[in-house]
Amino acid sequence: MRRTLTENVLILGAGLVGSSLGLALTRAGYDVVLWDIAASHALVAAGLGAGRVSDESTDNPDVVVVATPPDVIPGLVAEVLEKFPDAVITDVGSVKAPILRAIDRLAPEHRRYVGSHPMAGSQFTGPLTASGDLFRDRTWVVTPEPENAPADIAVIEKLARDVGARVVTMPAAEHDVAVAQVSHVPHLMSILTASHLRQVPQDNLQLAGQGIRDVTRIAGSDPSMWRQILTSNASAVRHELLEVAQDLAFLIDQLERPEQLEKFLGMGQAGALSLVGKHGQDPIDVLEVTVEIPDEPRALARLFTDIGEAGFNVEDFELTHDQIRQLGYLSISVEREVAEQLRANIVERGWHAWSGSRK
Ligand SMILES: NC(=O)C1=CN([C@@H]2O[C@H](COP(=O)(O)OP(=O)(O)OC[C@H]3O[C@@H](n4cnc5c(N)ncnc54)[C@H](O)[C@@H]3O)[C@@H](O)[C@H]2O)C=CC1
Ligand SMILES: O=C(O)C(=O)Cc1ccc(O)cc1
Repeated sequence: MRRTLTENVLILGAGLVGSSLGLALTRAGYDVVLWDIAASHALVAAGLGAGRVSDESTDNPDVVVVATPPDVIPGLVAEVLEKFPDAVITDVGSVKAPILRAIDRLAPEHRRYVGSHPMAGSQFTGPLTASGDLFRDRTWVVTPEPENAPADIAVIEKLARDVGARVVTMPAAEHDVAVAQVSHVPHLMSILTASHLRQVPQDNLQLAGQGIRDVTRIAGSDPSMWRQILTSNASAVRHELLEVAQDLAFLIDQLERPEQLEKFLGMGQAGALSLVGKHGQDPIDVLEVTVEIPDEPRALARLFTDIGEAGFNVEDFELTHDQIRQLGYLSISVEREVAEQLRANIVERGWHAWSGSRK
């Protein structure tokens, strides 16, 4: 008989994601036990406050979360399905359909397994890089199957919400297509940019600014982990990459055609804006409030103070400079409904400001 209060969680794999989950669940009042094939990882995670180290003989979890590299997830899920006949099992693997198919082969009776995937992480590995805030305001995808009991799905959804995540439910195959588009191909674009730096002489690398650091951050991720993710989602990733290859060929052709090039750059800007919403929410409908910054000492600092005091949630901002009139402009993106209030507030404080849609 399943317990109604699911408070004992066993986490297999105390790396970045497993330890972060341990920290967040412990903080939410769960009793967390950790196990890792590298005993030191479980010890370090426990030391950080992510739970207790499992002694295996006394484990009696209500929920098991498998947080290991993808290739070993199916075997571990099959093992714990058998070992803990009352527990609900989930995993955090970055692909879902191939894991489900492998579990199907290893443990045909797997209705207590509910797949999931937190869309939160980093380029780092191991428990020392964990954070109890990793899942806050991030999407956690749950990929139930028709044979899952609704109560078991609810257990996993509650666990995700208890660590601050927003749950999105979708079939495993749809999940895999979506992550090819928003995670796996972007990862490869970062890899392409970063690996191209190998040809750049050391002297030239000194000129690198924040842009290239932003674009290459995730290229620093563990190659072995990403080999596992990408090979198991190869067909969806290939489909997206072929589209990118067409765009790249087009771009090479248009480099000296200013109008076509600007159109293409505009498509990039539109793509970036489609992500402006917070993680996992619909993109926010934003308007820009543009404020003129006079050429006076500390004008920008005063403006930021006034915006801060006005108390509006700024989604984004951009600073531009008019060389001829010696004026600066700060364009602040805010939700459409509050744009006029912000403009009026700023004007009241003595600034010239107007609002409008982003070009
Ligand atoms: N890194 C990221 O940003 C994200 C990763 N994921 C998924 O989370 C899972 C874990 O990834 P990370 O925590 O980033 O990796 P990690 O390398 O930080 O941690 C993996 C842990 O699993 C342990 N492990 C390996 N084989 C094991 C086995 N047979 N039994 C028990 N423990 C074992 C390792 O010793 C290590 O501590 C992967 O499946 C990945 O696809 C999901 C969301 C984000
Ligand atoms: O570092 C980042 O920004 C990530 O997006 C990390 C990440 C890596 C793998 C996943 O399956 C999900 C998230």
